[in-house]
Amino acid sequence: MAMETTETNQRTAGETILETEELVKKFGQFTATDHINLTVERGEFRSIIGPNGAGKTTLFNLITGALPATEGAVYFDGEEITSLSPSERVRRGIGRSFQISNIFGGLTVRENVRLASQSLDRDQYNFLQSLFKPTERYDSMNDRTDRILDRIGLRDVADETADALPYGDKRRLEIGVVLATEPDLVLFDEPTAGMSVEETQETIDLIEEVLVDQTLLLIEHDIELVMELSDHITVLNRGEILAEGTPDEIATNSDVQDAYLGGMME
Ligand SMILES: Nc1ncnc2c1ncn2[C@@H]1O[C@H](COP(=O)(O)OP(=O)(O)OP(=O)(O)O)[C@@H](O)[C@H]1O
Repeated sequence: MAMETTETNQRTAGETILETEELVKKFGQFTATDHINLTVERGEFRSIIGPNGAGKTTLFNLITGALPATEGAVYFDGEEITSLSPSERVRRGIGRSFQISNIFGGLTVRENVRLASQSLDRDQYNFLQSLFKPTERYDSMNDRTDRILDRIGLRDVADETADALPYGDKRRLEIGVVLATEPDLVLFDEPTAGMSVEETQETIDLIEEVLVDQTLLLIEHDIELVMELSDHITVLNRGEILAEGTPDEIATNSDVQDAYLGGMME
């Protein structure tokens, strides 16, 4: 995706989807994120890297609402969302894929996707209407579910239980569950942790293939992968933004070299 940077920039033409303003999270006396100003453009593939304890997951938790901010603000699609609940943020279009699986093993593939889809009723008017037209609502839910099953390539196994799927298909289903909430922005926290090289490549191919229209925010320790995929990279260190730029800019940034990458990029 890095090679498409120019195209992405033209497409987004500077439209900001996510912005954090002086975002601070303290745990007691300890400051985990320290006045973070992050701006992400629509359509971008942005990676967040940094040493252990740099504040990456905390930043994600502040964006999704899993943790309340101590200070500062979060804006999504031009509106402040700092005090909104996680579920309200999902309804606004922020999706998150967890390291811990978000699928229910005993349910079928279709049920998993439909359940996630049901949690979404962004349009109040349609929702009220649908109460009086339950069949219509059921049909549109089924259509939406089928579209997602097609996109993740699991339509043929829609009636199998999730537990029965091979590993790669489970990962596909997890992405389907995120897609079912119709996110504009998707956050991935180490989606390839613990995977073999092959599984990692499959997962990344899938993310790129299925989420081509979404803005992606990725926490990832595999630097090679980050360099290959990202339009832009933000480097966190001790809760602060140390550097931001394209993969090339980050690879040659001397502050990043000193604090984090060391000789890894040479
Ligand atoms: N709930 C919490 N209570 C106290 N301290 C916390 C809490 N959550 C995170 N921290 C601390 O905040 C700092 C940042 O943690 P965070 O998990 O955001 O880092 P990270 O960059 O995601 O690290 P890693 O790469 O190891 O996952 C760490 O020092 C961590 O111990």
